Amino acid sequence: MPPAWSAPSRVSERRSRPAPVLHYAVPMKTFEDLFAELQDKAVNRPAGSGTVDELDRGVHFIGKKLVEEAAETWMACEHESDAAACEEISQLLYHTQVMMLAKGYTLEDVYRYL
Ligand SMILES: N=c1c2ncn([C@@H]3O[C@H](COP(=O)(O)OP(=O)(O)OP(=O)(O)O)[C@@H](O)[C@H]3O)c2ncn1[C@@H]1O[C@H](COP(=O)(O)O)[C@@H](O)[C@H]1O
Repeated sequence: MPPAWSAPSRVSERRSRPAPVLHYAVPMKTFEDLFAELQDKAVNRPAGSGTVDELDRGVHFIGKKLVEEAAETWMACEHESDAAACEEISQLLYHTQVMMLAKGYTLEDVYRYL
């Protein structure tokens, strides 16, 4: 039996094949929800927040986390399960948002280039 999903090799295949089916057990947060949450953490600085800790460490530290998560995303997409790959992508998105906050960028500042 063929695998349920495998990465398409051509653009035409990519358009016609279904996305991987993943199962969700928890309520989902959107990119915008997370950014609003992190903006609030940056302003109110609650104790125990990893985001506050990363912001205090600065752009150089956050940049290294970003590169680390990018590499983990690549490896997971190439060698691990769809769920593992998506988890790494979520961490990459998180660290991207922390970098945006460290630099003082809004969602609109970035979206204008999409
Ligand atoms: N989505 C995330 C998120 N994704 C990744 N991370 C951080 O990124 C790290 C990535 O995990 P890895 O296993 O790859 O890293 P690791 O090398 O084992 O961990 P480290 O030793 O580098 O911390 C995690 O340890 C978290 O510190 C996140 N930290 C927080 N969030 C969300 O951000 C919001 C605010 O979080 P706090 O600021 O901590 O309250 C909450 O909704 C969280 O769910």
